[in-house]
Amino acid sequence: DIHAWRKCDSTTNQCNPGTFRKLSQACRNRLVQTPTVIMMVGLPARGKTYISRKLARYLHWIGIKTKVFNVGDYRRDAVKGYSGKEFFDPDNAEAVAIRNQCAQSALQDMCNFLQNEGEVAIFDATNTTRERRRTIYTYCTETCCFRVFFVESICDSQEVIQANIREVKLKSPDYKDVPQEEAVKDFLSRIELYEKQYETIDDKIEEKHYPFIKIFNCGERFLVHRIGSNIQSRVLYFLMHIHVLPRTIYLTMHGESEMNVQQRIGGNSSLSPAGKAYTEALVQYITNEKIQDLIVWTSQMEQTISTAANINAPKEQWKALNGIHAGIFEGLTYREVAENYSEEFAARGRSKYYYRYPGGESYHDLVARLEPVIMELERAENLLVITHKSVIRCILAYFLDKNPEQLPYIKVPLHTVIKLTPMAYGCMMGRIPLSVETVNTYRNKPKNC
Ligand SMILES: O=c1[nH]cnc2c1c(-c1ccccc1)cn2-c1ccc(Br)cc1
Ligand SMILES: O=P(O)(O)OC[C@H]1O[C@](O)(CO)[C@@H](O)[C@@H]1O
Repeated sequence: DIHAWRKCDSTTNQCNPGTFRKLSQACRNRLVQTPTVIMMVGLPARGKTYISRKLARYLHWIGIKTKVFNVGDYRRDAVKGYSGKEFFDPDNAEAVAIRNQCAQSALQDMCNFLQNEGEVAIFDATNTTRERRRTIYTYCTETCCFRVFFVESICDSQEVIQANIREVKLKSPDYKDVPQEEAVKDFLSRIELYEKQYETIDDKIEEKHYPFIKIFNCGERFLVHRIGSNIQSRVLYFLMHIHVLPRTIYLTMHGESEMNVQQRIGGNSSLSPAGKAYTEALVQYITNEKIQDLIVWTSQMEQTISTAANINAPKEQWKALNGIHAGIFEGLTYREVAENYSEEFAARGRSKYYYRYPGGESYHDLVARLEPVIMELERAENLLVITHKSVIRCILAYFLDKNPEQLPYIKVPLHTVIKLTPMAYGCMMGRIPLSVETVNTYRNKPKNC
């Protein structure tokens, strides 16, 4: 019975044997891999969708099946063409009914997702009243046997709210073809309608049972309450690393190495003449970019350290940035592997993300050892990462939300700088090939004029 379930300490998942026996079959099946619902809470323009989508991308990258359910999207589907802030007036009975219906549909889809293949679902809505939170919490924990925790974003910095409205809301379908200042005015009055009803999570009353994280002003301060499960603490740890400061991440492979020239796999290698030329071209490019407080990260392989040597910036070496280890194939050419280990080569071709070299690594292993790098990458500001093709693929998959089938085939050409600029809900990417065979294209002024 459900109340027995409630006696389980929902954070540590411990039940005494008596309680376990009384659990409904549904709960018992779920006890081990209990799906998690992350419920967002907050007024409009508090970064709920920003957090939801960034969090989903991180969880997806570490291999957790995650999906965001944004109630605003359901409303936009239900109500063709937004007619203005009146829609959000609590006294507008018809609109309230439509909004509740949209929340119900999103909740239903979310439960279906978690009952089938999903592991984590993020319910991206304002959820600004105790009543709404109680309804959803009870339904998810008692009817569906999911574990729920809340992430409330509280922000009174007008500067950040204005930035959010400018960057995201004005581009929303709600304000297509609407003059800018009219859209801002409408959105600000929309926020006011929510403010009238807003009840922040209150651990003095029944909500003291809820596990929650309160985020103040973009992560300046956190209040954490009854956070216990592994996924909850990993989400907290991630949220404590992200920031919204504008910055640029430059990624590039090391210069062409002697092993590249010989088509040999893996390992430490010195740079070829062309690779040395690339190093000079990279110094030029980085100097011209005039990047503020740049930091350079390399792997512990010679080819990346040499490529970074002449760049005028602090350098850090990471073992975790070393290229994929090819085990017994280290130092062999692709041809030797294809000829002498054709079965292995074929196996790798069939499932390149999960295939692990004998005595070596898979891309799946690489993602696991790169997780701390990604965490520090989120915390960092302007950064140049000089690493290997396999590692760049994993980092790009994180920023561009690529899946395991696509990751091992992402194009990473030599002698090319990849410029990543995080934007509101995603990341802009530019590829800048530095022409290494730098023939002098400057033509002297012709004598006869
Ligand atoms: O607007 C906001 N208000 C309040 N908190 C915000 C935003 C945004 C944001 C930034 C740019 C575009 C869209 C949303 C991000 N965070 C945020 C929240 C928690 C953490 Br931990 C880090 C950032
Ligand atoms: O996964 P792929 O496509 O074989 O690329 C990874 C390989 O690329 C290289 O960095 C250069 O060929 C090798 O050292 C590494 O094994």
